[in-house]
Amino acid sequence: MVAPPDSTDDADDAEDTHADEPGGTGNPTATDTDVLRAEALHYAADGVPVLADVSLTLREGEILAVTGPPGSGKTALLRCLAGQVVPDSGKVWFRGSPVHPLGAAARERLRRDHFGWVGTQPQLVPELTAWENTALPLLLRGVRPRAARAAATDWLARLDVGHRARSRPAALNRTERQRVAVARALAARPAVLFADDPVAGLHSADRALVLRTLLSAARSHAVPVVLASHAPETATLADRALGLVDGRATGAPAVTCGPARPAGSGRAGRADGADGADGAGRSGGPGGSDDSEGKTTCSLSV
Ligand SMILES: Nc1ncnc2c1ncn2[C@@H]1O[C@H](COP(=O)(O)OP(=O)(O)OP(=O)(O)O)[C@@H](O)[C@H]1O
Repeated sequence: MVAPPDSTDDADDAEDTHADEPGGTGNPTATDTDVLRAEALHYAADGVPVLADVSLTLREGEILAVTGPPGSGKTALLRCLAGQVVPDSGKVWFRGSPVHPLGAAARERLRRDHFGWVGTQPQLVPELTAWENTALPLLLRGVRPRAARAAATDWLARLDVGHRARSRPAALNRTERQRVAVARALAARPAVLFADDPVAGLHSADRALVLRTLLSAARSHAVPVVLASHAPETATLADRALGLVDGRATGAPAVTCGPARPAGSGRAGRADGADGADGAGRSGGPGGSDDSEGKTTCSLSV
């Protein structure tokens, strides 16, 4: 169990915009099983409204899909949740501790120590080999080089790119680079993995495979995931889903193909908690078997 984020004030915490808000230092509604909670997020970029009144919860071990068309605000939402940007209003909690009042340095530590991120582009360091890229977050956390290398090598093997451990990114194909990026994000055993349309740029034959590999690796290690995708059917791989349109939550997205969930469990539940205590409809819990396998009855056309 990781510690909540360090809320120590930093001299460079110039973005401490919400620190004096009433109620900004506690969360009366978060539950023990919420790893993340967001309430009424509003965010505008360069005067353009991007998010409007978005709320959600992410529970321990859960896969939450955030789906919506291009420009609907998925990346902005993940960035607010991960502390990359501060919402204009609204609140975010990580394991019951407020993220929104934190300054830039504290949010940076939060991301380094507790969060993993996989973007649409792999964003590997070109001068480093695959294993060195994968070991990087561990080294930044102070893990000894030998242990970091062992963990990196192990995770590359789990992501089926162990044979490329000594290759630099330029020698890898796109799918291999993205697998390395996934290994890098998971090797540090993040408390939350943010995956921002991680397979959008891949060849169609590789998309479902890489996505399933990512999700099954996360599930088998009980890493909760916020998975953004422009493909509504991605929700069939998740426990719950949130649809976004023009920065507003629409509840669980319409999925045109049937999710292979236990009979009567319905489709992915709503992410704002409106479906009750557990809208997940999943058959396994955190740390359980790879229950992502076999859940989907449609092919992903992401
Ligand atoms: N820095 C910015 N300045 C101006 N507009 C922005 C900025 N960042 C995002 N936007 C706008 O906010 C909206 C949401 O962007 P965002 O990238 O979050 O959407 P998205 O759903 O992730 O899209 P995509 O699927 O194409 O990645 C878009 O209309 C985008 O143009």
